[in-house]
Amino acid sequence: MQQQFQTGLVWFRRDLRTHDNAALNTALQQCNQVHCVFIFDRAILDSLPRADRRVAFIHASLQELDASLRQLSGKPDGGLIVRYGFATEEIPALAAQLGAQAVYAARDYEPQARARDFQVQTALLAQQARLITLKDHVIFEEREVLTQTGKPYGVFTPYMRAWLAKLGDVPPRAFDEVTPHAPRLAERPPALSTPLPSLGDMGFEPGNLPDLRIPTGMSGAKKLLEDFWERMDQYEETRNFPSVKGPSYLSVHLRFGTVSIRQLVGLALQRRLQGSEGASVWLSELVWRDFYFQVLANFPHVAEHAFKPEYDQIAWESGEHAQQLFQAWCGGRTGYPLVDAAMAQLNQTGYMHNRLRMVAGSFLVKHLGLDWRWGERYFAEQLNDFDLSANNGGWQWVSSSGCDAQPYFRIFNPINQSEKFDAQGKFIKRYLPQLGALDAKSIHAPWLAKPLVLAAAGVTLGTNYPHPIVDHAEARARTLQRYGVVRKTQDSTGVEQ
Ligand SMILES: Cc1cc2nc3c(=O)[nH]c(=O)nc-3n(C[C@H](O)[C@H](O)[C@H](O)COP(=O)(O)OP(=O)(O)OC[C@H]3O[C@@H](n4cnc5c(N)ncnc54)[C@H](O)[C@@H]3O)c2cc1C
Repeated sequence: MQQQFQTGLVWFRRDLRTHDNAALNTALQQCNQVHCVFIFDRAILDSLPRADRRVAFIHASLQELDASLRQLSGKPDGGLIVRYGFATEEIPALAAQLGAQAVYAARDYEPQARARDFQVQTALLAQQARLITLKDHVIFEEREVLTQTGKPYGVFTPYMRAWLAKLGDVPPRAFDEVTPHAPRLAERPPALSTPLPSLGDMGFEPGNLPDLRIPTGMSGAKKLLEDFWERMDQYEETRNFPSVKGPSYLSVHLRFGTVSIRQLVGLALQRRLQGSEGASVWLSELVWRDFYFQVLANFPHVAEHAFKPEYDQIAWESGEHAQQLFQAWCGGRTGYPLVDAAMAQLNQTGYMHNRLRMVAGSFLVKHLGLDWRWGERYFAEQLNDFDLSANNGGWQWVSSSGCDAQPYFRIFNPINQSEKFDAQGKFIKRYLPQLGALDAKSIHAPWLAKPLVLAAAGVTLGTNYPHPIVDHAEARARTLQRYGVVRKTQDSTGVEQ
């Protein structure tokens, strides 16, 4: 069969795998020879701290991707071209150098990525080449699931119903095995046949990723998936308890595409059809992921503003005291053990359990009265799985300003949440060892414990654990007042509820 292009270039971004990969697969179908590249994009990297777990995760995952491409190509100098520079310059330059007529990439829905891709596309067109982007990160993108009147959904449940109906009972089709076309993977020209730059070459340190033993790359995702497969049926009963191994921990792999969303949905669907409630609930979490992707794609203003415009009128705390409250929250020094343990988990590991993301997020907004965007930014810096759409969706959910968000008058009580979801304080003790000797009754609100109990447990408030920085009842009353500006306004977004 006549190929469409002589030479193609696959630009890996957040799809770091060789199986079920839309860009790689399509390029191998359409081109006689295919080169592969990953750019460590300085437009993203330059502003990151030098010890960033995500950069280390990508770096480790690229080694496996490179090895897999080499093996598939069967050529000694096959493999991944890796560059450190600005993608907007590197990709057109590389396409010209390799004589590529087409560059293939997985579609990215984030506003900055879209702007970058537009720039690359324009530069490629000027040199008679094309940028071909393909759906890969989601099952249904942008405007594929719409209401009956052709609008994007603003409420999750009807969205999920429509999403499931569109999928039907057939698992999403994976892209064909690349092996038959793999000989089209080209050798790297000598000038580009350089080894993967080290983290140090790019001015980065591995941070504590190696200590955390987070499995990286395609093999890491496979390992986590196999482990979760055994537990999937219990997901519903276990997922809310941070001290229990309930969720899949696959989010960082979904973020960087070391696992395929089609594969995960297919597996969950298969198990759901066999009657597994756990698989059904887990599948709905994957649908939340698609939901927030389509929210960001269809309502890009959410990246900067409240989804519901009237929520931008809320007057958040500001000034020095607000900064102090924020620093205490970031550092896990609020005096509310569950919140502090959650922040310690985030700061130490880059992961935070979903229940705790809701509790800690709600605390920032509805107890400290701080702008949700401050919390969103902090999570974006810290989370290994940071994803603009899910993070923004989560923060707009806790602040009540988003699509299908928690109503503003629902304010999580951090003590009740702690008693309910970490009853014995196991999770708290893991991250706040100074509270390790407190009993299950006192650990959720140590300031309410008798002085003798605290003394016996070696806890001195104000010394080895902080006093609470706000009072729950007062904070609640202030929040209801603060949200008064939105109380009577209608939903003005125009989306169907
Ligand atoms: C304030 C806040 C911020 C968040 N920020 C992010 C983020 O930056 N990146 C991120 O991937 N998730 C984010 N989430 C969603 C959720 O907390 C994480 O996806 C989940 O904790 C990841 O752990 P897991 O892979 O073990 O999840 P599992 O429970 O095993 O779920 C499987 C997958 O489903 C998806 N998922 C689950 N819950 C959600 C959700 N509420 N919204 C969207 N997708 C979901 C994720 O891709 C996840 O990996 C946020 C939630 C909140 C409340």
